Amino acid sequence: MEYKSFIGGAWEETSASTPNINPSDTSDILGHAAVSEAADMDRAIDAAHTAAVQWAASTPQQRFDVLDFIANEILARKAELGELLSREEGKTLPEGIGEAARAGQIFKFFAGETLRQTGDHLASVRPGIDVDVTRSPVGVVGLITPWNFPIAIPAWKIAPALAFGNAVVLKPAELVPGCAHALADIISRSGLPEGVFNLVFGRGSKVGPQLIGSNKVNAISFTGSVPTGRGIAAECGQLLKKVQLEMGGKNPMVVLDDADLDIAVDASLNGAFFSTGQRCTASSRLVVTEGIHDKFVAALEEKMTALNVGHALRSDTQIGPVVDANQLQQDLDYVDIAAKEGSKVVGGQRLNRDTEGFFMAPALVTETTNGMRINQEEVFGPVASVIRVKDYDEALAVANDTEFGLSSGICTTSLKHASHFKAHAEAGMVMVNLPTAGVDYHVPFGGTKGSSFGSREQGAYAAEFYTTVKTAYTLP
Ligand SMILES: NC(=O)C1=CN([C@@H]2O[C@H](COP(=O)(O)OP(=O)(O)OC[C@H]3O[C@@H](n4cnc5c(N)ncnc54)[C@H](OP(=O)(O)O)[C@@H]3O)[C@@H](O)[C@H]2O)C=CC1
Ligand SMILES: O=C(O)CCC(=O)C(=O)O
Repeated sequence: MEYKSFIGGAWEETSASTPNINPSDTSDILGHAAVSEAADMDRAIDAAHTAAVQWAASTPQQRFDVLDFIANEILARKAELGELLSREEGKTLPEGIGEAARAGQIFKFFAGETLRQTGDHLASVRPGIDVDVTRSPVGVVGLITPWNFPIAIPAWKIAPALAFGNAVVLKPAELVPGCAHALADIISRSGLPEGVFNLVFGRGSKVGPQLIGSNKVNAISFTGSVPTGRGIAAECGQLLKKVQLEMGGKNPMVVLDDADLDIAVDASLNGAFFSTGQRCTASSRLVVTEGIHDKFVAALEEKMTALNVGHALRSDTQIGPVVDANQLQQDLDYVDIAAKEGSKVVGGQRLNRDTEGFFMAPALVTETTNGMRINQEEVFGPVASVIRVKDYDEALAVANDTEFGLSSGICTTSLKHASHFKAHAEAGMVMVNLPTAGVDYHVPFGGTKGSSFGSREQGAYAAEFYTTVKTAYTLP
């Protein structure tokens, strides 16, 4: 399979290409992706810039029809797209199909949003004057997406961008071209005018600066690592360009003495290790009060070591491979760092399976303190650590003692503590008796502190980023 860039309504090859390697089996090459250069990105930006005017003038019905078409096709093909996703990224097949379905539901949601756009008509404070407050498209939006949710994250940026009348240039992560290509193929048949949606493959460091720096691009939405995000924010700040960033997390799951042990263990197991821990919402710090600590650690350790790690497409696999060799090395290095910091580690070793893949046993790190590197830096793999605390007050303080603020969880049967935690956890999302990861598609997503920047993604709140507000005064 050749994954071509899609520029101005045409599929474009390049002389160079990069292989799409299955992390469960490195002998399985899914295809080759175009390696576009800065000049290709310029042409995509020009195409979007030209097409933006036409799409901004489209009716809600036209926008609905396009988004509904995309949604229906994704949902009808969720099994096939889910398999593609699992093959290129390494999520288990149920996780891959679930993510594909989520992408379809996101397009459904924003198809509905095209028909629900509102404005205000009000009286001026001055006599005889009317005031209208409406939302206009931003123009051309550049979307830069990571590898860990190869179809859902592009979907939750593309769908609102189109729903609110913007033209798009998507730059997906190099590791996962298959899902981006499949999505672009569906979009290319949706009735969207040429040039409104463009896909450019190529190294982020090569084509990214072009996208961010262009004066024809009005806004950038990015999900990925903290250093890349900070660089993009600095550049957009210089250019006074609208920017939205979703980056890392070091998400705490607080477990109190009064928690239901089964719920706490299952929520932690899911939040920490499912999707191989490669979620910015992963529960990487388990903050546990001393009365339940030993029981909790023993039960979690037992369930974690029983998890079946293997090829993402095997029906008995519960944890797929790590995405690539670099990420695997990073995960193993952090297990090493944790051990050298004096904590106790169970699991965390490289595993061999029938196929050559990036398999790693999930790791539980205990006897840690919150100041250790393992509790302050994002690992982005199947590694969680346990921090023992005295009581709820200390648990809350430890939970908040991080530069990140994406998702924060608590397992408790106490309404008082749950309510207090919801109010005082320094995070954009709070979960009670639920994993910190795994969110709904129709409500806002995003964090506080170093995790996010700009307005929220997803749900009706996405309008804030993908529109600009206009206030018009009329003397009739
Ligand atoms: N918050 C999250 O959801 C995610 C966090 N991460 C974290 O980041 C670490 C590294 O992962 P990585 O994939 O390298 O993350 P990056 O932040 O480098 O990549 C995310 C996206 O940004 C692009 N990019 C890279 N450099 C630039 C640039 N200078 N200008 C514009 N775009 C750029 C990448 O393209 P390309 O792929 O071509 O380099 C990719 O599309 C992980 O270990 C994890 O800790 C990673 C993924 C998601
Ligand atoms: O937890 C989720 O459902 C979403 C996580 C996510 O968006 C991410 O890891 O980038």
